[in-house]
Order: sequence, then structure tokens, then C-alpha cells
Amino acid sequence: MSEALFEAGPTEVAPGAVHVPGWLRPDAQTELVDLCRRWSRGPGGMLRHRMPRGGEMSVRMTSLGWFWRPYAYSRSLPGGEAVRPFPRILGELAHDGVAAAYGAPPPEEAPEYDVALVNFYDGDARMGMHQDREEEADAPVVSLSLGDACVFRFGNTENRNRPYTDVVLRSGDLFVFGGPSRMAYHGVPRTMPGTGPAELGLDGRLNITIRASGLG
Ligand SMILES: O=C(O)CCC(=O)C(=O)O
Ligand SMILES: [Fe+2]
Repeated sequence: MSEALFEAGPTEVAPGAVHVPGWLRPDAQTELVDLCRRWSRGPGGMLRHRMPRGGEMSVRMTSLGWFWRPYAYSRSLPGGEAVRPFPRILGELAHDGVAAAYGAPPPEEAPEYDVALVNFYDGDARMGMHQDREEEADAPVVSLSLGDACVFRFGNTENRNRPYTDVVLRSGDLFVFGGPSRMAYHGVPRTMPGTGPAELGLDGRLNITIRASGLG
């Protein structure tokens, strides 16, 4: 029997880390892929960042709201150009995503979502285990996946190693990590080329993480 016969609800992978499969309807996925294409054309474009030790990331990335590079945010792009403003739709998706994952929207006084990183993975791209720690606010990170599925490794807050849980993130899935899991190490050991919905017309995987920078 195919597992697709069962409509999976939210699953808590670790305290404060919740996976909601199939959260984005197909038309919302299409709209987001179109927006990602527009955002990736600039300013800034899709960059493969250089790591402090010299290697290049295999993932291509564009920043919205604040510019991220290993390992800091800045207000403008390296050339001095302004970063593309944080799109209102991503603020709404972050709010609704927190509500869907936790069963309650962010509290009134919660820090404002103001930055998003758009990651593009071709079939060979991956992301090593890391913490999202450049933010100064403790709001949950809201992650949306589009296109090819991937293995998302969600670990512990101590180090890059076990214990961790491997979760398959598919197109339209929501993953929220906050509270005791906000500083958990996580990464993408591999994608699964050719597994995205054909109608998206996307060769590869896009991931959008929406965050509160706390940088004001
Ligand atoms: O691609 C993903 O699912 C995770 C991306 C991520 O961890 C990040 O952008 O910091
Ligand atoms: Fe991350």
C-alpha cells in the first residue's frame, strides 16, 4: 500500500521541531517557484558563498531583507547595493506556518520575520550540518521546500553528530524549528533528483528559510 494514501499531519521530530507534509497547495508552490525565479535574478543573484576555510558552498543562495554570507548578516550587498526587501508574502507564510506547526500563531510580541534565504540545490548540492545562529532573535525558523525531495537531517543542539533524525522533505512541505530546537544542528546530506512535481517545471530543489534577524 502506498504511503501517499494517508494524509500525514504535523509530526514533531524533536521538541519545537515540526514537519508538516504537503502544507503548500500546488498553486501556492507554483507561485513561490515563480517568485524565487524573480528574486534570484537580483540584486545579488544566486551566489555560491565561499566558506571561511576556502571551499565554496554547493548550494546557490539569494538573500531577502538582509544579506547573509558565512557567517554574518549585513544590510547591503558586498558591492554596496541594497538587498531586495523582505517580501510581505514571506512574512504571511511564516506567520501561517508557525500556526500550522504549533497550533497557535506567533504571540503578539514575537520578533518580526524580516529575512529569508532562498537556497537552490542542483542534483549534486548538499548542505553540511550547521546551526542557524546569525539571528539575534529567537523566533522559530520557518522552512519551505519546493521541487525535488531531499533528506533533511535534524540533529541535536550539542554537535553535528548523532543523535539526529533523517526526514524526507518533499515539495510543499513545511518544517518549523524553534524553542528548544532553535539551535539544533541540521543539514541536507542529499537531494533526490527527478522527484519534484513535473508541473512545477523545476529541475532541482528550492528551499526558503524565513527568519527573524532581530537586527532591527
Ligand atoms: O535546504 C534546507 O532544507 C535547509 C536550509 C538551511 O538549513 C539553511 O538555509 O540554513
Ligand atoms: Fe540552516
